Amino acid sequence: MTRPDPDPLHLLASRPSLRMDVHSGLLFEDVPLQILARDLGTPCWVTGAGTLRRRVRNLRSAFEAAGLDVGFHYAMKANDHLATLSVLRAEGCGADVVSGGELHRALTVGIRPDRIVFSGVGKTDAELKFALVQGVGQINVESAEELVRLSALAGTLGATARVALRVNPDVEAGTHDKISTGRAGDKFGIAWHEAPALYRQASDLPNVIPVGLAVHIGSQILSPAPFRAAYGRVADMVRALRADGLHVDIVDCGGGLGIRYRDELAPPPSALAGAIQETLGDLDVALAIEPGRWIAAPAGVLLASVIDVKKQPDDVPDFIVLDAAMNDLARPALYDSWHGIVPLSPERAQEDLIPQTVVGPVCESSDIMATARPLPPLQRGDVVAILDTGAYGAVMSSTYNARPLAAQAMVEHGQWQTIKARQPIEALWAGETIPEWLDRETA
Ligand SMILES: Cc1ncc(COP(=O)(O)O)c(C=O)c1O
Ligand SMILES: N[C@@H](CCCC[NH3+])C(=O)O
Repeated sequence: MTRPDPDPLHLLASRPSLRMDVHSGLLFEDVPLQILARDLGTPCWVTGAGTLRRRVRNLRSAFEAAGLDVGFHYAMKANDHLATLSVLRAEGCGADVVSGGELHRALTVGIRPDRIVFSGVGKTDAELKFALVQGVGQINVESAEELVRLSALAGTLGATARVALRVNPDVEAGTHDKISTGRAGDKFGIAWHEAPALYRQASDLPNVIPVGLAVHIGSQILSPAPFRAAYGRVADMVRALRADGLHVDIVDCGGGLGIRYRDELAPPPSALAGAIQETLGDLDVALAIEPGRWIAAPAGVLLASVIDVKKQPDDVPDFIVLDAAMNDLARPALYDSWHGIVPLSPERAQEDLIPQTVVGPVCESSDIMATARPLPPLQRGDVVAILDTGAYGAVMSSTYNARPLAAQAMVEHGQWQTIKARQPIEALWAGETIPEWLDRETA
């Protein structure tokens, strides 16, 4: 049986940063989104700084209530805009980075190197050297080969790398196949049975100090059970390593906590804190988490205008063609993910709902934002907000179909500012060169 779609206005009830005002329409942190659509144009991403702050504080309170002192390394792959990072740095977050580029961004906003963890299944020599020179606090090694390479690179620089082994606990996260990372066949992490010997090898190698274990089993996880299973296995490994005389001082618990996009029963942060407390709480290790989506997703909306309403026969939903597409928000096309869609106009929001299929203009059949979605009858020129797009939204945009990257704004307490101008069209071919011999041919 298919699940009924929640009413667009009903979605607002559980999203305190969004409110429908009878005069100004949809407000995000008290900024009328219609003003942003008018002044910046669409498509346009909007990030709520207050929402980012509130969510970090909620997460922190849950861990404090569980009696846990946990370091927060924000997984900046979710949303790496400098403004987002600045807010989160001010809230006391370090960063989990997956590339030299992300490391550069984190340093640019002043996140201290010792508060940065470098994870990732393929770190180049150049990226590792950059991390070592910058004094990154922890490098999560994902293979025996990487460990040996890192030891040698650190040697050439006269540096010492603090290393955690990212282990693959072979746990089913119960999430979408394409965002599961902790099953034995996944490319991530060190195979479970190889990890103890590798930890021993790390303690014998020069220029690296093994400080602990890291685990991350996937994203948008909607039950505490997989977390408990993974952390329980990691706790067993910590005990076994210590029994072998090895030092394990840190457990990095990764990210993955899911959110409610539609009607999911997402576990509250207290459930994650509880899973960590139960499994790792008595180990006397420094604990850290790497939340991305949970912090950033509800702190963002994507504004899009209706270009056309493509009428269909009576029993078929009309196509609502937006000016935002899969090149802007890739999640629906990639993972069939569901995002709330709310019209900005207060009048439109009051109308009766009829099923409509919301699509983008990109030349791909998968460019569908919502299928047969109950929405007020949308008309050309209407603007909608696509909800919960603050994580894995703008960061995953491309310029496919020669569509410039959308503008971005940040809101807080009724004020707003542009944080990224719409990409100028010429920027799409900046850096491209036509070979000279082609020029001669056309002369
Ligand atoms: C190593 C690591 N840590 C943290 C995260 C953040 O995950 P999420 O956004 O689901 O919290 C990811 C992404 O899945 C990751 O690969
Ligand atoms: N990009 C995915 C999440 C991947 C997390 C990184 N391993 C999403 O949009 O849900």
